[in-house]
Amino acid sequence: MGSGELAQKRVIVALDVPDEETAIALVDRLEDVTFFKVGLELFTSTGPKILEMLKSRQKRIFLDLKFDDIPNTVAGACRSAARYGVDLLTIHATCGREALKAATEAAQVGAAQAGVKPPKLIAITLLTSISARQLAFDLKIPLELPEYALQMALMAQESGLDGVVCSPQEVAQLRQTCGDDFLLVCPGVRPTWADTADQKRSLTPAQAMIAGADYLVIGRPITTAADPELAWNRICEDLSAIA
Ligand SMILES: O=C(O)c1cc(=O)[nH]c(=O)n1[C@@H]1O[C@H](COP(=O)(O)O)[C@@H](O)[C@H]1O
Repeated sequence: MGSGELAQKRVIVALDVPDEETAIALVDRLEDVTFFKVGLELFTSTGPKILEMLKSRQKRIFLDLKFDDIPNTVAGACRSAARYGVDLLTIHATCGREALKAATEAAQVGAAQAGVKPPKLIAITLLTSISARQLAFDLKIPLELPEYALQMALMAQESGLDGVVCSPQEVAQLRQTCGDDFLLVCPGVRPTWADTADQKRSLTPAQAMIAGADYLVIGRPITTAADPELAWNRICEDLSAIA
């Protein structure tokens, strides 16, 4: 595989920017990137027109709205979001089993109503900004962090979801337990030259991929770099070493 091919297939760039203009400028600079994530900041600012912009440029879309509510409400949200024809959609595993099942069914219904391919629905196991210490002392969860992430992933799998979002530090264990057909998407990935910022359970892109991630989500190391194309190319080079 040539330099860049692995990154083009399996790295999702998080467009955490405040407005459409900034997003378009980044997407047009990063012309080799094929998969973008639209999250809470950008979607709240622009609404669905940002998705049309990405589709008109033939980009794949991860719509990361991290739904977290009662079963009826998350089902409605997933039904609506699935109509946009996006590739990936997120919900928090902490919504619980009933909500996860309702969301899975609703995403299928919404996509069918709109005549589009259903999104892969993936659950957040435990945000990558939470450390083992915060899990125990702030969230008062009495399980070890890897065990907690595993339990959330298993509940998502049993509820019919397509996969989960997890930190690169848990991906090997989840791959082993959940099998090859379960999507594992890893944010909190940091090249050695980038600032970890608020991410607490990081690995490098190559380490995360070797550990079994299907997709890596990388934002600020690229989007806030003085030269985003150079940052992207450096990540492509790191990954080409393992391709
Ligand atoms: O769902 C996500 O994508 C997500 C889950 C998670 O546990 N941690 C996490 O960082 N993310 C997202 O992944 C992206 C990471 O961005 P950077 O930290 O800038 O690389 C952000 O858009 C987060 O919203």
